[in-house]
Amino acid sequence: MTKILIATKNAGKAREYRKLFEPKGIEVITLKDLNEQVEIIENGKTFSENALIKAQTLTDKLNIPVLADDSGLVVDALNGAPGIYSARYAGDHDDEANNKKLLKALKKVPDEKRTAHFHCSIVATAPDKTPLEANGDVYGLIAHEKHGEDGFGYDPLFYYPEFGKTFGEIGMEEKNKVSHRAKATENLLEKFDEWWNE
Ligand SMILES: O=c1nc[nH]c2c1ncn2[C@H]1C[C@H](O)[C@@H](COP(=O)(O)OP(=O)(O)OP(=O)(O)O)O1
Ligand SMILES: [Mg+2]
Repeated sequence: MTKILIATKNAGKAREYRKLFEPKGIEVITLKDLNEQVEIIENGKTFSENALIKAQTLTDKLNIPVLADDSGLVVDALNGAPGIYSARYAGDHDDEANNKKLLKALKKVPDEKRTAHFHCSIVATAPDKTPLEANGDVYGLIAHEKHGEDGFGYDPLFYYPEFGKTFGEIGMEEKNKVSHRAKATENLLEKFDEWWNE
């Protein structure tokens, strides 16, 4: 069975990748499954730069193929914030505080101007290979309060018009049909075999 190391400490992402790769016969392991701690400094200026930094750092250190994702929420009324700073918008990886801060920032913004999208950049790296990149987006609106307990991060605030619900209310199966991460993964897998065998 093929194994992929996903360079993430985020349990929500890890869960989604397991579900996305499982049907393809690919086993997902994450940083938590490693004995070693590798320090990664995410100082890129774009999602794809950060994904590349995460993946390449681990490939260089461990000499194995790695897949990393950098993702976040891009809110139009906030000129793209929180963007690449999504994880540390209000505090270090504090979803609750991040959601509160977002609601506050959008307090006076009317429905039609609450447009936003999630973006996901995935980069795969392997020893002596040119990195492979794929991207995905999903478009929606920021709700006025949290709805639902499913998912992670900003999911309870991300209203997806096609479903008439937030990502916090739809469960992983449904989310994995439409999410930025699912789209980026699909796009990556279309190119993956050729890259892997080149
Ligand atoms: O599907 C999603 N549903 C809700 N929120 C999401 C999603 N996808 C990304 N997000 C938010 C969460 C976090 O605030 C930030 C990711 O930041 P990002 O640096 O990529 O991940 P992270 O620091 O949590 O883990 P790691 O860098 O170890 O992969 O965007
Ligand atoms: Mg991060």
